[in-house]
Amino acid sequence: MTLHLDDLRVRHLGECRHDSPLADLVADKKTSPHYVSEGDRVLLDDTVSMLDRRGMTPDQLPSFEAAGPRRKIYFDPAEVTAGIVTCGGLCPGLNDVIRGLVQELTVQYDVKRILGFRNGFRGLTAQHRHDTVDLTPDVVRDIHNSGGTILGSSRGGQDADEMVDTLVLRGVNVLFVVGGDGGMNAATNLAAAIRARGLDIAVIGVPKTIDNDLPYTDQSFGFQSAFAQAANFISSVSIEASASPDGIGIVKLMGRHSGFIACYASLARNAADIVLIPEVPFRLEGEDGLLARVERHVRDKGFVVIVVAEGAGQDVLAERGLLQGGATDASGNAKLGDIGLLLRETISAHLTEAGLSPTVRYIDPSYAIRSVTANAYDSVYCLRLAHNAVHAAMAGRTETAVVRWRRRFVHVPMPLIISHRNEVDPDGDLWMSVQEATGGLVAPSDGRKLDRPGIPGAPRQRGAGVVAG
Ligand SMILES: Nc1ncnc2c1ncn2[C@@H]1O[C@H](COP(=O)(O)OP(=O)(O)OP(=O)(O)O)[C@@H](O)[C@H]1O
Ligand SMILES: O=P(O)(O)OC[C@H]1O[C@](O)(CO)[C@@H](O)[C@@H]1O
Ligand SMILES: [Mg+2]
Repeated sequence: MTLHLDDLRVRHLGECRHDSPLADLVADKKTSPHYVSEGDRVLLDDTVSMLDRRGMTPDQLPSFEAAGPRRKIYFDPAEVTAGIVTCGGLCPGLNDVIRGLVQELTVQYDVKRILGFRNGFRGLTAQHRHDTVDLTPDVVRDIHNSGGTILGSSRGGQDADEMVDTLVLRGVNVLFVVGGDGGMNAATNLAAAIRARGLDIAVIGVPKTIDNDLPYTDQSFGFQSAFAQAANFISSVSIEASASPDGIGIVKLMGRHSGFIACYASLARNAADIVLIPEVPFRLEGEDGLLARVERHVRDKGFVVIVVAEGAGQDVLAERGLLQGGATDASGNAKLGDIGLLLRETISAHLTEAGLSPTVRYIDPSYAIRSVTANAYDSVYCLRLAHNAVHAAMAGRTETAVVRWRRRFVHVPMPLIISHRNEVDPDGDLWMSVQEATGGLVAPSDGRKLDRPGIPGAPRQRGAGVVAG
């Protein structure tokens, strides 16, 4: 999809006429390598060739509105009641975002009323709309010291008009939605229903998901904390597998359709021999299949470490009739087949048949990687996202997600953030790093062209070159 400048403009509720309490802070700030001034924009593209291909003048180039405090704001803080809702799967940093929103609204903008809706959008239905949490700096003071979200979360569908009724009945005119692709879809529907009713309510999204499956953001918050936790399990399995003859270490990690956690966690420990992700198909059988490569690894190295994203190999499961075709969770997300179980069973059987004595060590940390607190990096990231979400709302932006793009905080139109899923590009540099780290791209010494490997991690055979991984 070719993006034009207008596709990247966010909606404004109206003219900003109120003096911002932060006006003095930004009065004479100019754009620099460390600041983007109000009214300036951040380019979508960041290479000469990409800019060149557009053949446009600078002011025509697709770019995002800069986030940050404004000199003038749309809402009178004395008339603002803010609402916060967290939805979908847990993610490290949710409480950091809530805490940052409450602090910034209260301390910098002197907003007096902030409602926390409980258990995701379920909390905005008629049945639950009055069961809210009054959020103050005291209430949120220490919440970032525990994982999860003090508001609770949920999955499942809710009616946009019923939820807008809740906002009207509770007097909420600024709503912060902290959610993934589903949450951003819901926020888009909410903003549309608000617009259709001509209501003056801002909806600001803070994109969230450990899967990092949202586009137009450098990385989603909590992703770093989640893959750091996942890396610990890879270390454990690597130690276990290397201590056993014919050791088979397998770690299955979260990542429904995007394999970022598996890639980054594998690179973080650099201990994986084979990494399987949803974006790169593989075969089990055959000379070039996974089973043959595992056998070669075990024969060459004595053990093998396999990192598999839970969404990998769903086609292999389907071929074996092991998928609950069409099954979904309450939000409509596909229910996955257990690729970890299939790997354990087929690898054990194959190696036994090949005369080896496999010792399988299998870890599925599952929820343990997303229920942790944010690490220092994500804590800062969450706080700054929260600050910028408040600036955006007070400036009357709506149907807008606040993200970091090319290390700048910017406003992304909600329809863009849900336009497609962010996935690992099999031709991209991240997957190339995984192939390099698992010995999948050792250049063949005889000058043969490397096939594009489906499975990195072919045993390294120095000198003789290697069949692409
Ligand atoms: N397609 C959709 N349209 C409107 N609302 C949706 C849609 N999908 C999900 N929602 C709403 O968003 C909420 C969260 O969605 P979901 O459970 O898919 O998690 P998510 O926000 O994608 O987060 P994560 O991907 O991190 O689990 C749902 O409870 C539902 O209220
Ligand atoms: O929280 P649930 O419903 O078990 O869903 C788990 C899914 O949520 C995520 O953590 C985020 O979408 C995925 O990585 C995982 O597949
Ligand atoms: Mg999602």
